[in-house]
Amino acid sequence: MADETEGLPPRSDFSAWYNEVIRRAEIMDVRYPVKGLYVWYPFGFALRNHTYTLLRNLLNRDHEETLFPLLIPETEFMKEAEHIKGFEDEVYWVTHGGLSPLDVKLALRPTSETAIYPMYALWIRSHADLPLKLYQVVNTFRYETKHTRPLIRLREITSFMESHTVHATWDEANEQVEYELGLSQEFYRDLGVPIIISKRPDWDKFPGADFTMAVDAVMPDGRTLQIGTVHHLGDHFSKTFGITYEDVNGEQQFGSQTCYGISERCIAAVIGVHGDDKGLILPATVAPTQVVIIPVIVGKRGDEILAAVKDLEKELKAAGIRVKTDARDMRPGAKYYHWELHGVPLRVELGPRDLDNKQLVCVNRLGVKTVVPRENAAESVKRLLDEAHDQILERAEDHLESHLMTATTPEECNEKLDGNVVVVHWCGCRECADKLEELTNSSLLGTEVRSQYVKNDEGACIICGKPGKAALVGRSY
Ligand SMILES: Nc1ncnc2c1ncn2[C@@H]1O[C@H](COS(=O)(=O)NC(=O)[C@@H](N)CS)[C@@H](O)[C@H]1O
Ligand SMILES: [Zn+2]
Repeated sequence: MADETEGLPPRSDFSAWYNEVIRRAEIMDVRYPVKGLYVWYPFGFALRNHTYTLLRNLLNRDHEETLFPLLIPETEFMKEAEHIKGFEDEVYWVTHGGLSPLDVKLALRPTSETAIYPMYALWIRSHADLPLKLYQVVNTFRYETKHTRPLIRLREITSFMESHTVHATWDEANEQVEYELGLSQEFYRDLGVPIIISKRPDWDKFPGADFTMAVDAVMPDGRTLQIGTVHHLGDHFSKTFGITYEDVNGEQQFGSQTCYGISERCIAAVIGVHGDDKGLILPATVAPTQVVIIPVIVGKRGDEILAAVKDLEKELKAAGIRVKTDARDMRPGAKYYHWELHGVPLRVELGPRDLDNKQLVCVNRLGVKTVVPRENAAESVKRLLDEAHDQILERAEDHLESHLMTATTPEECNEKLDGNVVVVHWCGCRECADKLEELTNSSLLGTEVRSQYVKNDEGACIICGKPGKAALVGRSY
């Protein structure tokens, strides 16, 4: 589908690199004739499916999956005042069925609170029905006016995982917020993506929520990407939609709720955080192809080599490894280029010498070469895939650590924000935040910062000097 000759832009020119690698590694085709809507290539879709299988396996520990309708009647959508304010300029509306105008116009879900909660009100009667923890993976629609970009800022979010839970008390809902932050940590560790969790400032929380905890990744250009959010909704929505339950004393109580969202931005993070100048670097956990076998055909032993490669492929497949053989008649170097571009975690070369020495030459996507015995190949390959994962995670952690700075003055903050995220002290008042954002062309991302590289200490507010707490400042996508 894409020509393989010319190289990619250097990853230091991240925006150009990202757009080119999305095309050349066959993730998405951006030529669809509607702004903000893109088409999955099969390879990209396989990466998406492995990623969401990982996510579902984590969610299924304490949620059940379901599926709600796409269309939301205006009557329901307009019920939660704050929610509407937050989404009114982003909602797509359906106004006609064929030629006839609809008596009630229908919103294409931008997120599904107002589709789900009227049904929750019908389903939940007693404390015995709680906690209720459901999620769905659906497409949602947001009329984004900022610069749209594949996987990062879409108008049709094709892979929107949204979890909606109901609990008997505010504290139990708060425990669920912590649980889902833990789930995010596990999910992103499995993707090798280091994250920073923080509490968004009030003016940035989800419309209708008590508070929002956000999960941010730092991309190679130092800009942050919000790759997940957990919202404590308190009883705002349960009061609006009448989600009540009879407690043990026979009293009617309003439910306490959370919602939790992850979109295909998680894949943008894998592509951005791990890639290099040669293309994608995919964690073996989600790589569509984990191992590619390259027969090195020299001299007259071609048939023998190909037979040996076939056996090896069969053995690795039988061990559950996603393996391909590339026996195309082309230079090995061109083959290496193709599979490196597609981020394949491990390449196995097998030539006449390896046959005679009963060995395999394995090179992982970071270029680490290991010779292993042919026998117990599956076991050796699995170990090398695990080691490759540890290496890409360490590489990503090092990047995050080296791009996290501190600053005590707006000038210093402004300087360091170029390519980095900065931790400052902030007194918590809006004026100081606005001033800092204006002086440094950045966003105050959050407080109560959770990262092994950030000290949640106190200090003088970077603007007014009053006692302040650690706060994350960054330029984000
Ligand atoms: N236009 C967009 N394109 C891609 N991903 C997006 C877009 N808008 C939001 N997201 C992602 O979707 C996540 C959840 O969106 S949200 O608005 O923060 N939260 C909700 O909608 C809640 N109802 C959680 S289900 C965000 O954290 C962000 O990672
Ligand atoms: Zn201040």
